[in-house]
This record gives sequence, C-alpha cells and structure tokens, in this order.
Amino acid sequence: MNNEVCKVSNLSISFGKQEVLKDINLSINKGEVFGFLGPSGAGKTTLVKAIAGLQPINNGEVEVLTRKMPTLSLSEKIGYMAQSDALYQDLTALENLQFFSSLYKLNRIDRKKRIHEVMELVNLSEHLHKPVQQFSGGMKRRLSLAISLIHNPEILILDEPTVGIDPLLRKSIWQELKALSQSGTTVIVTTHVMDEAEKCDRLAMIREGKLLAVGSTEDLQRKTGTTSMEDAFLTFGGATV
Ligand SMILES: Nc1ncnc2c1ncn2[C@@H]1O[C@H](COP(=O)(O)OP(=O)(O)OP(=O)(O)O)[C@@H](O)[C@H]1O
Repeated sequence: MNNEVCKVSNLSISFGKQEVLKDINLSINKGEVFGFLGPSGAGKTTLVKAIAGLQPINNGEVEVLTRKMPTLSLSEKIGYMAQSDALYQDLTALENLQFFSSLYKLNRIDRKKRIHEVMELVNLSEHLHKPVQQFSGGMKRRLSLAISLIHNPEILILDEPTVGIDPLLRKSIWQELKALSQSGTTVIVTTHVMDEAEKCDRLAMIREGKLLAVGSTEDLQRKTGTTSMEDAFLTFGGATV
C-alpha cells in the first residue's frame, strides 16, 4: 500500500540570485512524525512552506495528498504553524480561536467543543478570556499550536514548534504530537535541536539548501557509525546545528 502523503521531486527555490533549496527529493508517509533538521538559514522554513503551499516553486514539484502544490483546495487538510506567531494581540485567546475556526467548515457546536479540546491540549484553558497581548512568548506559541489544530488537519506542519516553551510543556507537546501521529495525522516539524530531532520517526538533514540524508535516527547513526545525531549530522557534512 502506498502510504505517501507528500512527495517532493527535484525541488529548487531561489530568492533573487540566491538558490536556497537545491534539487530536493524526498517523500513523507501518512502518520509519521517527520523532522527537518538543520542550522539556521539551511532552508527548512522555505521547504515546509512549499509543502504547505505557501511558497512559490521555481523548479521541480511538490505533491501533497496527490495534488500538485500550491493549491487552495487542501487548506482544510493542512494545519500550518509559522515560526512567528500570527495572532491578533488585541483579541482574547477565545476570539482568536473563533476567528481562525470560522475559516473552516465547522458548525457552532463542533467549533465550541474543538476550541475547548485544543486549549486543554496546550494547557491554556484557564486563559481563554485573556487578551493575547498579556500572554508570554511560550503561551503565544501554544495558542498558535492550538489554532493550527483547530480543524483537525490530516497533515500538521510546525515550524520550530517548541521555541520558547519550557521543558515540561515541551515534553507534553511532544507526547501530543506522537499521539496525533498514532491516530493517523502526519506531523512535519522543523528543528535545530538534536534531542527533538531524535523524537521524529524519520529525519531529513539539511544544510545550505541541500538534503544531506533522510532516515530514522537509527538508520542515520548506523550509516555513519556514530552514536549521536550531532555526530551523524557532522559526518554527513553538516556544520554544528
Ligand atoms: N522571502 C525571502 N526573501 C529573500 N531571502 C529569503 C526569504 N526567505 C528566506 N530567505 C533566505 O533563504 C535562506 C533560507 O531561509 P529559511 O528561513 O528557509 O531557513 P531556515 O533553515 O528555516 O532557518 P531558521 O531556522 O533560521 O528559520 C536564508 O538565507 C534566508 O535569508
């Protein structure tokens, strides 16, 4: 059975003269937690934006759920959380969630139920009526995560999801991402943190717009004869992340 939900073929993307992604080929399977690991500026954000359909493509192709990206028709099936939070500061958490959920076809009762579920999940239930401008950085990240989950997407794309989040909550968010993947959601994350990379089922190592390697942590360590992701990354040609 073909489990592929995303296929990137010969993808290249340039900004002016700078080629930031160079001939990327990879595929992502349904229900896996797939990570993009690489140092700052490697091209991770550009790549996940291309997968989310938010980034024009110069060469090659990105297919998601057998559709060629970018396409608007998949917005119901993809949840995307950007690196910087896109929240309305003057509105409360609830009002933000209501606004974003109104973009999807959820009826009022489902919407209310789902808002409570996602707020519970990110541990923000007691702050539902607080204006976002009073939130800490970590709380804003968690609210952004809740918003990306509001429509129960098949594919969840998270750009550096746990930046600014304390270790305890980071752990609970990772548990939740794992649970989502076990229930069939495909989770795609970017990170430059090695211990987070190790939590992914498979990883793509990226440096200077090039794909260095793809595989599970075990695969990548076995191939390089190393015992840590840091050493594996260095062996594949990456600088320190
Ligand atoms: N809109 C843009 N216009 C011009 N250059 C851009 C644009 N977006 C990204 N870049 C450049 O593309 C390269 C890759 O950036 P990208 O944000 O994809 O990297 P990243 O791996 O996600 O890094 P970080 O972890 O710091 O976010 C960088 O050199 C960046 O300066």
